[in-house]
Amino acid sequence: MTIPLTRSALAASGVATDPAPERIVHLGLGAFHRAHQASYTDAVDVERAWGIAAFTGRSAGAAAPLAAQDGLYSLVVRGAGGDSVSVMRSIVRAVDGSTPDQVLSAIAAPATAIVTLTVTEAGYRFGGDGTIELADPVIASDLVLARRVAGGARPAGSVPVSALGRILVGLELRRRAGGPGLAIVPCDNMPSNGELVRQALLDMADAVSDDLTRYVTDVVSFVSTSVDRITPATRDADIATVAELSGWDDRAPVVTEPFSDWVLSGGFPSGRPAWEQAGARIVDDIRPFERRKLWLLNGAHSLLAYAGPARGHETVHEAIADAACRASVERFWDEAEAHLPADLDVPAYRAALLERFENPRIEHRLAQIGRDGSMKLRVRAVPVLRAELAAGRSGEGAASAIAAWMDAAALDTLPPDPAEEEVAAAAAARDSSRALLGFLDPELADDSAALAVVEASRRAAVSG
Ligand SMILES: NC(=O)c1ccc[n+]([C@@H]2O[C@H](COP(=O)([O-])OP(=O)(O)OC[C@H]3O[C@@H](n4cnc5c(N)ncnc54)[C@H](O)[C@@H]3O)[C@@H](O)[C@H]2O)c1
Ligand SMILES: O=P(O)(O)OC[C@@H](O)[C@@H](O)[C@H](O)[C@H](O)CO
Repeated sequence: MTIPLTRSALAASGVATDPAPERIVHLGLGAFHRAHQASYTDAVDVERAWGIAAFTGRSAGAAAPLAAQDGLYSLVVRGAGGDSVSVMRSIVRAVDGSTPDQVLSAIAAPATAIVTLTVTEAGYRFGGDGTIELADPVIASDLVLARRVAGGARPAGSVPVSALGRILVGLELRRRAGGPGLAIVPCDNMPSNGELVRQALLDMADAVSDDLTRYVTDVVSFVSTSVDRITPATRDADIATVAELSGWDDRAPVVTEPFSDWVLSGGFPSGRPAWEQAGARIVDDIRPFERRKLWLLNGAHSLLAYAGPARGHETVHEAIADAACRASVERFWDEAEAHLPADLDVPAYRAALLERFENPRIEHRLAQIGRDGSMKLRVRAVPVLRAELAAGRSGEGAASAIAAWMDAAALDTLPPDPAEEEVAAAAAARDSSRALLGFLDPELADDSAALAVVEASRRAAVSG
């Protein structure tokens, strides 16, 4: 017999369940936040002082099952040899982010010290150059609301649509209430994510008022992060696994791998949980860590996401077991490693990655990883190709990841992408390699060596 997971049922089993006060606001209530930041907070917050109010970014439905469980959920840590399950208590409120009055007042609340985000790379609405496009219709309409609020109007039933629009209007309300400083902590797979968000929010604030720009400059801290824990989308079978292992009828479990890493750089003006007690590292220079992770793990993931399906594979562990895919990954890694500092112990990192990719019990679907490839390849493969070309080498390993994406575009088999119309048009162009490469990096499209190596890789894939 299973028992519905709620705070009262958990309390009846002898576990302390009083919700911690809300001090963290999270935007993007997906699987990864619950496997990573919420799990770190759960592990270290013994005093139960750091509750998380978590908001969905886009899909209204995702909050409902979690809200019905008072924010509680089971985290299944799935190793190659078995599962362990525990109930996470750090999320104290789970809300559809478009609900009026909720996300804005949570950001404005003086007790809120931290805003974290996992809204996907596309969720930031950055252009190809990594800056916010103020003319983007969604951003432009969010700015209209921000200006109304800056003029003294209440947002009433209106909520900005974009994640950064929500933060901006929440900060304006906080400023008007004389609220203290806070830290904004993006946890999506982008280099210098804190710096990118800082610049974007300043550009948006400049379009609203000088007072808001000053407030963002003076009291808001932006923390860059490198985040790592392979967390596939939850499947229905995971609900049955949790019921069997723990007895809880949990409609919102998350399955993740044993490995976890979190590197942060930046200040927390109103404090933070002692995440380092669960292994997080606070560093001065995050760049080497984020490059190692984005190039080696995410770069290989993207390579497999496009080369794997072309060879009949659906998951990472299937693709990495294919000698041809694995050889492509190793070649790409050799190139990336040449541009990473030796003190990062890249050989050990690579060996551990292979083991993680090979975990047959983590069903990480290539179609999930391959989404939004036009944004992801810019930070996962293009920098390695550029670095190799600058070193006078061909960059064929990095080129193979880009070429596999181009081939999938040409076959119209790419997973969804925010720029899918532009990508499809480039793939249909007579000079498709140049057009697609130009979409990823305009300068590379004018580089004959870059174009040649990508085209050679495309031809090699076709000839088998
Ligand atoms: N899953 C992982 O293994 C993993 C590991 C490291 C980092 N991440 C980062 O976390 C992100 C989310 O991963 P996940 O597994 O939680 O995915 P998910 O699909 O479970 O959740 C995505 C969340 O982002 C929100 N979102 C999606 N598009 C949005 C948009 N355009 N604007 C605002 N919000 C939007 C959704 O509403 C949802 O709350 C990834 O894109 C990545 O940047 C994931
Ligand atoms: O989550 P995304 O969509 O940015 O990328 C897909 C995967 O590469 C990614 O989720 C990795 O599994 C993760 O970054 C591991 O820490």
